[in-house]
Amino acid sequence: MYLNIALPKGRLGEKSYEILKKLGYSSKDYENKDRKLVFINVDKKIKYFLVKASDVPVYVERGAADIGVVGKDVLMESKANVYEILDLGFGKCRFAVAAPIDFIDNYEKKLVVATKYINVAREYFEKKEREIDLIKLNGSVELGPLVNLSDVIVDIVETGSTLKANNLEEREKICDISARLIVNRNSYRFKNNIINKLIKEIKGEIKND
Ligand SMILES: Nc1ncnc2c1ncn2[C@@H]1O[C@H](COP(=O)(O)OP(=O)(O)OP(=O)(O)O)[C@@H](O)[C@H]1O
Ligand SMILES: O=P(O)(O)OC[C@H]1O[C@H](OP(=O)(O)OP(=O)(O)O)[C@H](O)[C@@H]1O
Repeated sequence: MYLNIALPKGRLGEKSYEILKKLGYSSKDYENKDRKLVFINVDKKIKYFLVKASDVPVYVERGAADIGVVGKDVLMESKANVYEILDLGFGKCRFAVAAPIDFIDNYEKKLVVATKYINVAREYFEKKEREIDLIKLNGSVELGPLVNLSDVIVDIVETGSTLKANNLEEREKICDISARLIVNRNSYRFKNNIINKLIKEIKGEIKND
């Protein structure tokens, strides 16, 4: 029985594959990947699917992949019904509310919030009981307040240099983010032994990192 793993394209995928390779789960196809999206290790009975980061929860929730690696940001936004099994400890950053340095929220009107993460933003401001007008963007979110599209943004902050370069400042931290291992609920039951073995091996590897 093969174990199907959804790896995100980009930074988290590279780091995840590095760990899996160290554990002996490499795939020659991955190293010369060209435009291919499926990579196999026949001996270890592993199949990798290379997917867009924001699609990892979809593949895992639907069972097309048994397990996957995804940023906590993407996982929170997706609300996917999967097991979040392990904090992998890399891809660290945080969700924050940021605003122009001179912005003062006087609570006189709805706060206009631009973000890629509308579910995360909605839930955060609902908890604070602050009414908002939510604007969904797909990138370059920091531009929003600079051109009066929004009052504030909800976005990922890592070093803070993007905020600084755009005269914005972090006002409120929402939560910490890092890469997570997620597992399909049925797979966890039916492929329990192989999944638990892999989790144990990954835990050992990230501890040594
Ligand atoms: N500074 C950062 N900016 C964005 N993501 C970061 C940062 N630091 C860590 N991450 C993590 O990396 C993930 C995104 O990785 P990457 O930027 O490679 O994906 P992407 O393919 O560009 O995503 P998308 O297609 O959504 O733009 C995020 O989901 C987050 O968990
Ligand atoms: O705090 P920093 O270290 O500056 O990192 C944070 C920036 O990185 C991400 O953008 P990304 O490069 O993924 O582009 P995006 O605008 O398309 O989301 C994020 O959306 C911030 O803009």
